[in-house]
Amino acid sequence: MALQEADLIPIYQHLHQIPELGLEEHETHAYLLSIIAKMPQDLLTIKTIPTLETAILVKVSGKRHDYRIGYRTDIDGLPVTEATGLPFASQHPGKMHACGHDIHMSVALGILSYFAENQPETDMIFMFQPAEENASGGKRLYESGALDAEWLPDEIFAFHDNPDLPAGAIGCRMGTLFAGTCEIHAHLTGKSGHAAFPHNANDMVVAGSALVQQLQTIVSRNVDPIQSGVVTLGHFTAGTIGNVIAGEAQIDGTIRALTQEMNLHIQRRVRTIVEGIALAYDCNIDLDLHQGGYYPVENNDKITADFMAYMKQAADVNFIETRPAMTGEDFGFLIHQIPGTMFWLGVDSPYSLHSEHMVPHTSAIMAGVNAMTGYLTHRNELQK
Ligand SMILES: CC(=O)N[C@@H](CCC[C@H](N)C(=O)O)C(=O)O
Repeated sequence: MALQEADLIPIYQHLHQIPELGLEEHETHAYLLSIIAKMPQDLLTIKTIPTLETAILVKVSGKRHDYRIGYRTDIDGLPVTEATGLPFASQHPGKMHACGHDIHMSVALGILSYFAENQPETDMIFMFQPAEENASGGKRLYESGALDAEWLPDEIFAFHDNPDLPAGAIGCRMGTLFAGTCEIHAHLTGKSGHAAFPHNANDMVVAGSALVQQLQTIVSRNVDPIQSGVVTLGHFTAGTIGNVIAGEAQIDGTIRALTQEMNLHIQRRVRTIVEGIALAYDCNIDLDLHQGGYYPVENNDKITADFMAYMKQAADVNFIETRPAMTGEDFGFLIHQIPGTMFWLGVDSPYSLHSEHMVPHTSAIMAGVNAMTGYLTHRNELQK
């Protein structure tokens, strides 16, 4: 029988205990393979990727082979020290599934196990993808070439869990669901010196502070207020002690925007401001702007209209139309290549994604499996 709640909750709890960072998900990879190996194998073909060791692709053989429906889950955790107090808390110190990818994987296994027993009309491709958080795993998967002629989906689906929605609710919208992001890394180098002789030094605390202040004018002064953008600088370190003028500073942050055009516009403003600060404070600034695969997640109109219409009429689905969010997702890269829909699955937690306290409600798992086996069956039927 396909995996049920009584199977999926222990699977989720085990995955929760073994979080691993992007591209290091070896234990997770082995565990996922062990669960997939227990499913009926007649319809399944498993493909691993030598250049992306922790990824797994599983093809479910449909009645026809001229169309492929893709379903993607991410599998990585975060460098967060868990503070939930759960009996099945992370056993990997300093690492946690604080973004709920353990929920994503459990739902994917539930859906896969259903189709392993209920042959779909068309082929289906399940993607267990590493490194969503930091290393553009979706882009790496696509560029690995593993999604070749026999494995490239014609359409693609994925979800992210959402602590703000009721457990099990499905949230979605037409158009852009998530922002495109771009990491900012700036290393400032000046001349350190004695606190008593500022005229002989070149202070990177002052230059760095000016840089932070100026970067924080981009959204208020350079972004059309009818549109939107985010510049967050979450990390700023400089210097060593109060009576030594700092010769170096490091500032890291992230840009968020709902269109690629706006993201590029903000990137250009960051570059210009950095050049200006380097000139004004007579220092060197190494700037690295890194977008990778974190394009805006732009839902395909036709597929998403069908998805939302289905979810609105499904008797056992609590569907909520949502607003765009400034979270990022490397599914943005995949959906840029392959038309599809990304949606939210509510997990009802008072703590946000990435919080060390975040505990998703596990009733969401079976609700997600049921909603998506129903929808993907409908999607398959459309291909008849
Ligand atoms: C869902 C989620 O939280 N995704 C991450 C994606 C990270 C993007 C990239 N590393 C960056 O920081 O710009 C997020 O932080 O939104």
